[in-house]
Amino acid sequence: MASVSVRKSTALRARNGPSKLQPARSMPFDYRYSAAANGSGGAPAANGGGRRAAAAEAEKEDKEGEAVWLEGDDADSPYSSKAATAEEEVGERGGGGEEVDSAAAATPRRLSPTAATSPTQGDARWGDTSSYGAKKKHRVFCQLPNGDWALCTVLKTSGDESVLKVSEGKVLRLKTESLQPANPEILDGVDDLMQLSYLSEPSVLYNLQYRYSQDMIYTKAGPVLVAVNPFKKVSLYGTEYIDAYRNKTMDSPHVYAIADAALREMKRDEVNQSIIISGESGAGKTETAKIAMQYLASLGGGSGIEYEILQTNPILEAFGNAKTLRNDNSSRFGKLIEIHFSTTGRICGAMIQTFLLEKSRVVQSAVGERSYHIFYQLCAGAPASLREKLNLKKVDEFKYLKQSCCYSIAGVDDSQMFRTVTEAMNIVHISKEDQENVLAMVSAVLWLGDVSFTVIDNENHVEIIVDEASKTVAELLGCSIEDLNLALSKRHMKVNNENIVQKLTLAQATDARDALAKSVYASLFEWLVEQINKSLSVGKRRTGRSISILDIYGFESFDKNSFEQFCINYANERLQQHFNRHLFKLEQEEYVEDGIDWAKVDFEDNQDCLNLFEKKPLGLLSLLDEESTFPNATDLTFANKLKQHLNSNSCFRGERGKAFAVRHYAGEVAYDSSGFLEKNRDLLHMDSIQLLAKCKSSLPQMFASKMLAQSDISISVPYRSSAADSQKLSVAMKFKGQLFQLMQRLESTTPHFIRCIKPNNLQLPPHQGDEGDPEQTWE
Ligand SMILES: Nc1ncnc2c1ncn2[C@@H]1O[C@H](COP(=O)(O)OP(=O)(O)OP(=O)(O)O)[C@@H](O)[C@H]1O
Repeated sequence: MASVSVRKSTALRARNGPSKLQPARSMPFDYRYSAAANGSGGAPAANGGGRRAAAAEAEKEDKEGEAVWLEGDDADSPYSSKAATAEEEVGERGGGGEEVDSAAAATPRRLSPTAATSPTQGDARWGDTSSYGAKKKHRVFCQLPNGDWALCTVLKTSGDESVLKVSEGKVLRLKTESLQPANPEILDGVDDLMQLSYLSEPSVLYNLQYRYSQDMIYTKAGPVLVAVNPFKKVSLYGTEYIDAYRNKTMDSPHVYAIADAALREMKRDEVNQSIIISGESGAGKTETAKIAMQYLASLGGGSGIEYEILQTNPILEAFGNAKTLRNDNSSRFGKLIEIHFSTTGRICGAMIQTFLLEKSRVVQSAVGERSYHIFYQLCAGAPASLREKLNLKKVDEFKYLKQSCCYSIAGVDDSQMFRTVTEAMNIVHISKEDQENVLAMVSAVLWLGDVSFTVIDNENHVEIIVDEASKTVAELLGCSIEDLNLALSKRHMKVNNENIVQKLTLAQATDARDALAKSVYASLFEWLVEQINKSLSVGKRRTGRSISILDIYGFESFDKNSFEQFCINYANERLQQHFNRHLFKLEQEEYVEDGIDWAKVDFEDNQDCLNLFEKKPLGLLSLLDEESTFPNATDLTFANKLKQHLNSNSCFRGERGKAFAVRHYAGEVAYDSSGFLEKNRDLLHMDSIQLLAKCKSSLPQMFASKMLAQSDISISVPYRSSAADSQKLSVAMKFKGQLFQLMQRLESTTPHFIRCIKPNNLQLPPHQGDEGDPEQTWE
C-alpha cells in the first residue's frame, strides 16, 4: 500500500532526525496557538491512493534534501534507563532570517504558532533542506519576526539569501537557511499528518489550518486524533454518521472512529480501553468526551443505562463548570468516566471519578468570569415555591456572585438549563427530596457569602450580625444562629490538655466563613458524584471490561498562576508522560514488527519536570507539604525554601519575592505562591465540622461524618493550629495519590489519544475575523 510505504519511508528517517514521531513531540505546543484560524482557501484534493502515490513520489524526489537532513542528532531511546531520566533538554528556539520589511510582514498568509521565538531543535534541522527547496523554487515557509509562519514561493536564490513571494505584491529577502520546505500542493489537506513528506511545525499547522477552513476539524497524527475546535455546530454527528462509522462506510478521522476502535479492540483483545482527551482550556475536551460517549451509548445501548450515563453530563457541568475568560463552559474538575460492558458488548453500568474541584471559585472569581453554573441556574430557574423556600434573591444581589460583575453567558438560558439539570437528576434517580436538599445547600453557600460580622472589642474580635443572611444560612443548614456564630467567630483549642477558646478577628472569621462555604460546596459535589455512581451501578454486574474516557483540565498558563494552575499543570506533566511513553512504545513495536532497523529517537521526555514535582524530600510537593506543617510558615518562607533547595534544578527558577517558575513540557510557567500554603492545608476547623455535624438537615450531617472519617484515616498530618483541627491529607498529596491511581488504571488499558486544539482565543469559528483581509489567516 502506498500509504504504508510513505509511512515507512518517514519512519526510517526517524533514526536520526525529526520524523513521523515529530507530531508527538510538537503536540505539547498546542497551547501556543493563540489566534483566529482562517482558511487558506481551495478544496482539498481527493485523499485517495493516487494522492498517496504522489506523496511517495514527492518523498522520492526530496531525497537530496533528506540526505542532508539525516546528519542529525543521536538522542536516547525513551526505553533506555537513560532516557527514562530525561537527559535531554528542550531545545531553545533559535531564529533565522533577517529583519523583515514591516509592510511586507503585515499581510502574508499566517499560520500561527505564537511561538514566541523560533523553531525547536528538531525544526532547526529542517533548515538543512532549505537550500534545496529554494533552488527548486519550491513553496517554503518562513518565520516572521512575530513568530508567525508564512507560506511563500522562492523567486530567486543568490548566495545565502533567497527572494520570496509571500503574497500578491509582497516580497521578502531572507537567509536561505532560515527557510523550511513546504509540502507539494498535492499533499494540502491530507487527513493523516503522517502522509506529509515534510513534517515540520509550519507544515503541520498549515495542514490543520487548511482542513479546518473547510470544517474538517479532525485529522490524524498517526495513532493520535487531532481535533481542532470549530466553535460552531458542524454537521459531523448524529445517527447517520454513527451508522457510517459503525458500518465502516466512512473512515475519515473522527471521534466516532476512535470510539469505534476502542469498542472493537475491547471485544477483540478482551482488554480494557481508554480514550485520553487532552488540550488546553476551551480546546474542546468535554465536547469531545460527550461525542465519544454518544457513540458508545449508541452502539452499546439498549438497556437504558446509556441514557442515564449521558444525563450525568448536565449535572456535572452545572455543579463543576463555570464561565472563565477562556471558555464559557470550563470544567473546573477532572473527570474519568469508566463505562462498563457486558460480555455481549452492551453497556451495563458506569463509574465516574472526579479530580480536584476548584473550590476557590465558590468564594472568589475574577472579573468577567462566573462561579459554578448551578448558582445562576437556580436563581434564574427555580419555581416560585422553591424560591420562597430557599429565600433566593437575584444573582446580582449575592456578594459571592457580584464580585466578578458577570451574570450571564451569551446564548445560554440559565433558567432553561435549570430545568435540564433537574430533569437529569430525575433520570439518575436523585429523589425530589434529595434534589431539594441539594439546592438548599447551594442557596446556603450563596447566603454564607452575605454573612457579615460586627467588631465587639478593641482587639478586632467579631461576632456575626444577626440578619437575613445569617438567619437564612442557619435555616437552610438546620442549625441555630448561636451555633453558627460560635463556629464562625470562635475557635476551640486544646493546649497542654486544657480547653481554651480563642476569639476570631474579622479577617479570621471571614476566612472561616469562606472555608465553610467552600467545604459545603465541595462536599456537595462529591456527594452528587456518589449518588450518580450508585445510580449507574445499581443492579449491574460488572464484567470487568470497560472503556474509560478521561477529560482532565488542560495545561494552564495565565498572567498570574496560583496553586490551582500548579496542580493542573502537574497533572498534565503526568499525562504527557503517559502520552509520550505510549506513543513511542507503540511506534517501537510497529518498527520491530515491520523489521525496521530501529534506533534511538529524539523526543522530549518530561521526567525531569516530574522529578522536580515528586522527588522526596526535595521536590516541589514534598517541600510544600513540609512547609504546610509549620504553623508560622508563610508563602514567602515557602518560596524561599524552594529557592534554597531547587535553584540548581534545570526545570526550576526562583524569582523575586514569592514567585518561582517551572519549565514544563509545554513551556515555562511563572507561579505566584501567594495562598499556596492555605490552599494546600485546606483546613476546615473542627468548630465548623462540629457545626455541620449538629445540623438537622441530612446533607450537612453526612458531609461532617465524611470529613471526620477522612481525618481518621489520614496518613500525613499537615498544619494543625490545634489538636482539634481536621487532620487529613494535604490537597497536593491527595491529588498526587489520585493521579498515581489514575495512571495505574490507565496503564492497564489500551490507550487512544485525542489531542484537542483551540485555534483562537476569541472562540471564533473558521472564516470569521478574516473579512476585509482575505490574506490574513492565523494571527
Ligand atoms: N466538536 C465541537 N463542535 C462544536 N462546538 C464545539 C466542539 N468542541 C468544542 N466546541 C465549543 O467549544 C467550547 C469549549 O469546549 P469544551 O468545554 O469542550 O472545552 P474544554 O477543552 O473541555 O475546556 P476546559 O478545559 O476549560 O473545560 C464548547 O462550549 C463549544 O462551544
